Amino acid sequence: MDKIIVTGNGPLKGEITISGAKNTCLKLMTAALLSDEPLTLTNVPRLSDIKTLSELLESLGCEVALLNGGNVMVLSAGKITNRKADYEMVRKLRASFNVLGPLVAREHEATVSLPGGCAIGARKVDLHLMALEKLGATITLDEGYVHCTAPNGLTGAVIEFPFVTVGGTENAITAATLAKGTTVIKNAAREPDTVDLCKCLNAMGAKITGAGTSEITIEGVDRLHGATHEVIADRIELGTFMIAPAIAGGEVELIGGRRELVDAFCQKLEATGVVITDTERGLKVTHSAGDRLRPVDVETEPFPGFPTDLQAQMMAALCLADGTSQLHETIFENRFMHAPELIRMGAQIDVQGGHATVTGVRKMKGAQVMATDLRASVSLILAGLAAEGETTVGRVYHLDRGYERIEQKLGGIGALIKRVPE
Ligand SMILES: CC(=O)N[C@H]1[C@@H](OP(=O)(O)OP(=O)(O)OC[C@H]2O[C@@H](n3ccc(=O)[nH]c3=O)[C@H](O)[C@@H]2O)O[C@H](CO)[C@@H](O)[C@@H]1O
Ligand SMILES: C=C(OP(=O)(O)O)C(=O)O
Repeated sequence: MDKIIVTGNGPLKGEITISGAKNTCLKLMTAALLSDEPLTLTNVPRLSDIKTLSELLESLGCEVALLNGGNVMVLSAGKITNRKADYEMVRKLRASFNVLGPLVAREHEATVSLPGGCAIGARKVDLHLMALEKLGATITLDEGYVHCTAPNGLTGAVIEFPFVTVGGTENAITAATLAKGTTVIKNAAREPDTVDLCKCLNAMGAKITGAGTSEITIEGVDRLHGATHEVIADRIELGTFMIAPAIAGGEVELIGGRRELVDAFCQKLEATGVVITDTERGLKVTHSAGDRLRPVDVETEPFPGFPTDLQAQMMAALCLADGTSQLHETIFENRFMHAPELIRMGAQIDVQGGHATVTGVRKMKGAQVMATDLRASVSLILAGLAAEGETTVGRVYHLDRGYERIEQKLGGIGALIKRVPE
């Protein structure tokens, strides 16, 4: 297994082009199961999660062709040949559970293994199942698999989520596109990923209104057709690379970045003293390496709040702030796995349940570290950019799930970063 070695190297300068969003693209891929005509996705990121989901879709009978070096994906689900999503594939990523809605909607039957994904909490699927039951599906659980049937098809219903679930909202939306009648989803996710999914489904002939608000209405249609859709920019990759000049100093332009994708995050970053400007091509982040960041308190929330997927990266920056910051993780109960590793690099962090108190230090020192999830891993790379000496990050497969060519992207702005075989 490869390792990544980062050597603190002073201010960063240059530009990074933001890739298509992993979490959006994965859900868009599952939408291809809803139609017997091809769905073409452009701006597809080259990531191991995308490859894993492609394999799962292929196992269901969907042909997946990559064009233009992998940046364009054509998914053709002319015929679904298998209605069972196997544990071996589903366990690797959470988003694979989102084949359930489209399969039940189109085939009236599906068996899907309970999912995997980052080990950041219990991550139940009860709300996904509640939504499908509301649409008339019958669900049984057996040997780690969810078996879902709706012999006469799904029927529109009112689905009210007790709290926001992104994946649950998206499974409900895809299922409802082919249901008989109208579905209203209350307390729906407002994430840009969900909005982009609805945009793609509408291009395929679905009738969805209200995306981006907490009430989404779906009028069921008889069939969906093919479409071509461009995946939106990855707001989490954007936020991650915005932290690089914040933590190490410098000036970096994020091409394709837009403030409205990460507004709550931008506000917190600006409160630390970092300057963010809109440019014609994206966002520019400027920070003087000599100035210490100001501490700031952060609470994660569903969109449009501060994203949980940027909490670890923000913590890495706040480890060097001039004072004490409080971080409150409200979405996942086990999402401070990066804290012990940052402490190995000299950070001062006290974690109590969902709260972390971060007391800034002047300097961190490189160390051998590893992380158990994607964003935790990247937070260690960011810390390494500002640390003295060499930081070696193990378990690189986590990074490869969600960051395309991270060494080239960070190397392109002057970071000393390399991948070495273990
Ligand atoms: C592939 C993908 O898109 N992953 C993202 C998605 O994950 P994911 O869709 O899994 O996250 P959810 O929004 O569903 O989870 C929010 C909270 O609800 C809980 N919950 C969820 C569903 C359910 O049936 N029951 C239940 O209790 C979860 O354990 C969690 O505590 O949104 C998260 C929140 O923005 C992001 O961190 C993930 O990167
Ligand atoms: C938590 C994440 O992914 P997943 O939901 O696939 O575990 C993530 O992208 O940060």
